[in-house]
Amino acid sequence: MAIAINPSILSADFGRLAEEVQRISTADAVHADVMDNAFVPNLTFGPPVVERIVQASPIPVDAHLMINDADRHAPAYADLGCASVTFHLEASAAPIRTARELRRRGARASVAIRPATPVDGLLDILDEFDQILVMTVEPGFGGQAFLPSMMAKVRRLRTAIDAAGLSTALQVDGGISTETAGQAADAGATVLVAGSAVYGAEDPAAAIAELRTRAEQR
Ligand SMILES: O=C(CO)[C@@H](O)[C@H](O)COP(=O)(O)O
Ligand SMILES: [Fe+2]
Repeated sequence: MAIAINPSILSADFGRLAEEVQRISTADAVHADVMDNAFVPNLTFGPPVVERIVQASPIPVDAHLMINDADRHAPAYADLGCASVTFHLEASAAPIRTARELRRRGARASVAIRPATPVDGLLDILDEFDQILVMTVEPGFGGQAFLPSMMAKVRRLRTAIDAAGLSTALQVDGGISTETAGQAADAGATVLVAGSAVYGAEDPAAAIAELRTRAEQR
């Protein structure tokens, strides 16, 4: 199966974002990590910077919102032109309403779960989403070690998505490298986010190709 590689610009040079997105033009989408210093203990950027990333990027923008009060803030990212908008289940009081609002505004609706959040709450509402993100590290920082224990959740979601005849993308984010890409794809992930493995490499395009090969070869 074709696997998408979405590099995270969290590991890019924030002083040269327009050039940094050009360096990953062979990827499937650019992953933009929005953090509010409340849902996670880190602060990155918000709508004005995401808007510039959308304008500068030659590939679609995959926004990952690690922010509180997702129901109020997520729809604005669809209006900015993000191809997909991921909000956290833990930060949403009305995930179905928010997902429908994202789709209504033209974005793919995506929901994420932290490592300690079980998949059970999502199993009966899978068709409301175009993508599910299983975090494979605690959200907040790049460069952390992959949590292999999360693969059980990916396998459960893969089984449920297939059983329902859906084409929901299954994304993993955190600690993805040439060492871990294969096991994530083997568990059923279809979209791999990689920050340090891509932007930490001398040649980001070669790193993207290598991740894709490892994932598709598993
Ligand atoms: O959402 C996050 C972190 O919270 C990620 O998107 C990271 O940016 C991934 O970085 P690596 O673990 O691949 O270095
Ligand atoms: Fe992310």
